[in-house]
Amino acid sequence: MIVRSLNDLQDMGRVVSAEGWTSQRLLLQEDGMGFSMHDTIIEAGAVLEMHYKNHLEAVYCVEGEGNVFSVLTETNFPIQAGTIYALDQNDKHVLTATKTMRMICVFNPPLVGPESHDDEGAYPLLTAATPCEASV
Ligand SMILES: CC(=O)NCC[C@H](N)C(=O)O
Repeated sequence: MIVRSLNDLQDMGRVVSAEGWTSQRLLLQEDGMGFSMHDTIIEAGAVLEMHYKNHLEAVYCVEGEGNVFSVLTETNFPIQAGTIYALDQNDKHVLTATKTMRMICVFNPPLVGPESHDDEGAYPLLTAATPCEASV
């Protein structure tokens, strides 16, 4: 069984930030669950253009308010505590936080750890180096 809390993550190198967001990565690939799970803060006023081409992501809002815009269908969806959105088509989207949002994010395949957005708003598909690969 794995038991950990947000307080453990900084020392583990599992807190990743960029402009407008901080991702606290509770579960990663090395934990062996088949998904990663993050407690992510989106700052009020943030407008994030994202396109997770290599991952499926589900995002459950537990605090705050904002909206998510589907670029493909040109549709806006209001997001508040209790709302989930699932990017089941690797949907290109824009997330806007009108009040600071706290989101529980789940990625399949799981993130390895340091991933941050590239210039297309995607995360690279990383694989953790095995001890054998790491020593080559
Ligand atoms: C909601 C969202 O996708 N925010 C960007 C950060 C990302 N989800 C993460 O936690 O790595």
